[in-house]
Amino acid sequence: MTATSPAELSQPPTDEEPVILDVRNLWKVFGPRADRVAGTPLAELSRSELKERTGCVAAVRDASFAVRRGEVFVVMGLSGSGKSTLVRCLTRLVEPTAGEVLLDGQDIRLAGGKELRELRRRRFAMVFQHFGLLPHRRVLDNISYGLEIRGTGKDARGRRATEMLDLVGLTGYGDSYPDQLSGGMQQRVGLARALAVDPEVLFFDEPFSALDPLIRRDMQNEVIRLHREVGKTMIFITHDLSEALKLGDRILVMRDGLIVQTGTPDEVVGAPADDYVREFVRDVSRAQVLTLRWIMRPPGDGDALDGPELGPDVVIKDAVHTVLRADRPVRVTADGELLGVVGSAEILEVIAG
Ligand SMILES: Nc1ncnc2c1ncn2[C@@H]1O[C@H](COP(=O)(O)OP(=O)(O)OP(=O)(O)O)[C@@H](O)[C@H]1O
Repeated sequence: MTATSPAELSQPPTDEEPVILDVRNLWKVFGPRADRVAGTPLAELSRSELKERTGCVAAVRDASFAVRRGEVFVVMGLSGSGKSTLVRCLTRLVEPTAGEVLLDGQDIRLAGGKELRELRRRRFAMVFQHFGLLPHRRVLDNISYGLEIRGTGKDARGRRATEMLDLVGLTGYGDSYPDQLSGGMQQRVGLARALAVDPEVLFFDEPFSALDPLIRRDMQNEVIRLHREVGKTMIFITHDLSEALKLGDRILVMRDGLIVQTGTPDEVVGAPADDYVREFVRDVSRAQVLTLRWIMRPPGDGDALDGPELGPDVVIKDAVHTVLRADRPVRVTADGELLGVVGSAEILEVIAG
């Protein structure tokens, strides 16, 4: 296998990538007679007023978005913003109150019990914060559990489980019991178990929040590596902005049940949709996230146009050296076309915040 640079790892799927999950006008209202709230003026009330008047909580309000095949799609927001409810509606672990969830064009809200079980067994897999491992089963048997439920033969599931064990870096631990492993290792088992069934979509519900920061960072890198190797669609819930920026091809930001922004990490940081998102991203190092596209300017009359050349998607921090060393502006080009220039002033402005 050839080594891949971090810049290559973070290439998002292109706009041409087919949509795998298309969510349209999705509502989830908890409480009595929830359907009289969804899509009506009552849903405009503040949470406390709605609760007082109807006894209901509008956890997800009119959410529409599409997830492309192969992307890491992060759902982010503060506690109580509706992240878990939204994502659980996608697998119907929570029953939506209204709206559509189209998986490859088929509305999973119309699936009957048997169809839904098949979907969850074959096309979806989940990784949870508290691992959800079976304590009396060895690691290999935990990994192969989903295959066993599916009726896969013993030899085949043993082979697949061993393959997954190796993939997540736990070679040699197959006969251990979960409580003999550290938290990070148990979460690797959770990942291996989810991957074993070869799902189309992997759901992660705050999988690393119980881990200490160093292990958490390792696990984030592990997800990036696995995503590169297996190329699955991943839907990842987190309340941690740095995790969202690191993992997400795109990020959906929620507040009070509403989607306030959906965009790439540089869009969320470079063009926050409102004050809530602006506050979220306030302390992010812009040089680490934004690309030259965000700071280039049209060339002026006095600009020499024979400086070094860089692409618009180069992250600013990776361009600092080139720009500051050049005695003329860096030309930002794509397919031979000059899009703009970046000089020391633009770079220093970002670095100085
Ligand atoms: N089963 C339920 N019954 C009633 N209200 C619920 C239920 N589940 C969630 N809620 C409410 O819906 C809102 C959204 O909750 P949700 O758990 O989806 O938020 P979240 O962003 O995932 O938060 P956290 O990060 O704390 O898990 C909250 O006000 C919560 O109290």
